[in-house]
Amino acid sequence: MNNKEEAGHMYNAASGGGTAYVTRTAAFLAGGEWRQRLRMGAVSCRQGQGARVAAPHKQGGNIQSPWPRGWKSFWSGVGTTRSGLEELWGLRGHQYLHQEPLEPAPLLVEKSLSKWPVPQFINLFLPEFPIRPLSRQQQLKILGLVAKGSFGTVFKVLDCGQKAVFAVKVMYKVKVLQRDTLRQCKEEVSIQRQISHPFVHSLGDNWQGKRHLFIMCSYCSRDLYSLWSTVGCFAEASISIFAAELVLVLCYLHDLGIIHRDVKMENILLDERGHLKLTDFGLSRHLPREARAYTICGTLQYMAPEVLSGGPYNHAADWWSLGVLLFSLATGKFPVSAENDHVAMLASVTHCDYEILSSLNQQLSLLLQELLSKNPFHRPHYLHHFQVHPFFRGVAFDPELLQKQPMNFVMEAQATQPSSLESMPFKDFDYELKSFLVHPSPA
Ligand SMILES: Nc1ncnc2c1ncn2[C@@H]1O[C@H](COP(=O)(O)OP(=O)(O)OP(=O)(O)O)[C@@H](O)[C@H]1O
Repeated sequence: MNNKEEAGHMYNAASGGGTAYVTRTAAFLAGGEWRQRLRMGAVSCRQGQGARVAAPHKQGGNIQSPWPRGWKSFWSGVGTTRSGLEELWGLRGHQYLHQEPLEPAPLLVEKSLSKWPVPQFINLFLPEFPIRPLSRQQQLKILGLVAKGSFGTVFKVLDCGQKAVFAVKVMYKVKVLQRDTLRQCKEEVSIQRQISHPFVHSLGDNWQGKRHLFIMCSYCSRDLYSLWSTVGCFAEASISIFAAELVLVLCYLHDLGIIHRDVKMENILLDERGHLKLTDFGLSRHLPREARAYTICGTLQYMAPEVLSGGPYNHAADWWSLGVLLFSLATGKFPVSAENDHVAMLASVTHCDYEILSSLNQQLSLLLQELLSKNPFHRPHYLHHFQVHPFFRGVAFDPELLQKQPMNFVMEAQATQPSSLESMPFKDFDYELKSFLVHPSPA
């Protein structure tokens, strides 16, 4: 996996080939307009991501939101290096910089944070990331690395107390602040706390240690991308079930005033019965129906033209992403091949007349054309549009009924192909986590 940061952009070569991508519209807006949008609160809350990826000189100190000023002044006092933090915390030496080779199933432990008054470096992450007693963390044993995303590293852990397996996303506090993504991290957990839906992967727990933020969910051994990589094209009957499940989730989120902004196969986990769970709210934000966003973010191949061009855009962008996803499930390939950045991607999307295979059934072709309409107003966006769509004839838009539909091919693929997540070797363990793991002395 390969992280690259360049002026104005950041892309992370994710396991699935999808690239989580964030930048700001600053490059596209005159400074005055940009400042005005900030003042009006019209710029998406992904300001943090933008600052993380946009070259400071490009923005010329124009962004005057109170938050960056606040933490930056704090930061300048502390220094941005790890040693600065260690000094701040008195975290010197061996205790947290343990460099011994890792053994299987270490404990996921970071020293407890119970001193009073609460230092700013803890306070900043409250209340969304509460402090947990050390005993809570000591119950977690790391079983392996699941994935290294652009915002954090996901581990498979065993909760010895609950005797259950979970996935924990670990984010380095220093990086969160350096990249100006605190606000988005908080938004991620507050959105995940707010939502409860059969096709959304719900948040189990989240907390902070001295150096890291932790987001824990139940563990799913397979995601849609790995299934697609194994199976290739999906049968239309299966596509209609997955599509209906995703339509229900997206309508639910949009009705709550939430835009996901990173709908892609890698962010769709599959439960033990083969039904989906949308995950990764790391780019999501609250956006009322009538509001517009401007931040260029998402995963390039799934980003709608209006997102790639810097907005304004709204929830219709999620429907475009669904179109890309369904197109890929149906044909085994993406409608437009990946480009290196959003400018090249926009050019490709604008000029490309993707060909919908004539072998696809007409109703599915129609749905794909509608979802992949370059004009966001022409995309279907209410549940009613899908319920009456000929492609969904006979499909009940009811979570309970959908969950009863057998997804045999998923189960069969799961049985015959070892999951890529399960087979990930332990030696690929994240180097950053090594530095803060405390290895228990044998009892
Ligand atoms: N609960 C889970 N069970 C199994 N795998 C998971 C779980 N949560 C996340 N993953 C895997 O880890 C990957 C990265 O997680 P996540 O998307 O939350 O991190 P991220 O840093 O936001 O990544 P991205 O670069 O996609 O934005 C997911 O695409 C998924 O494959």
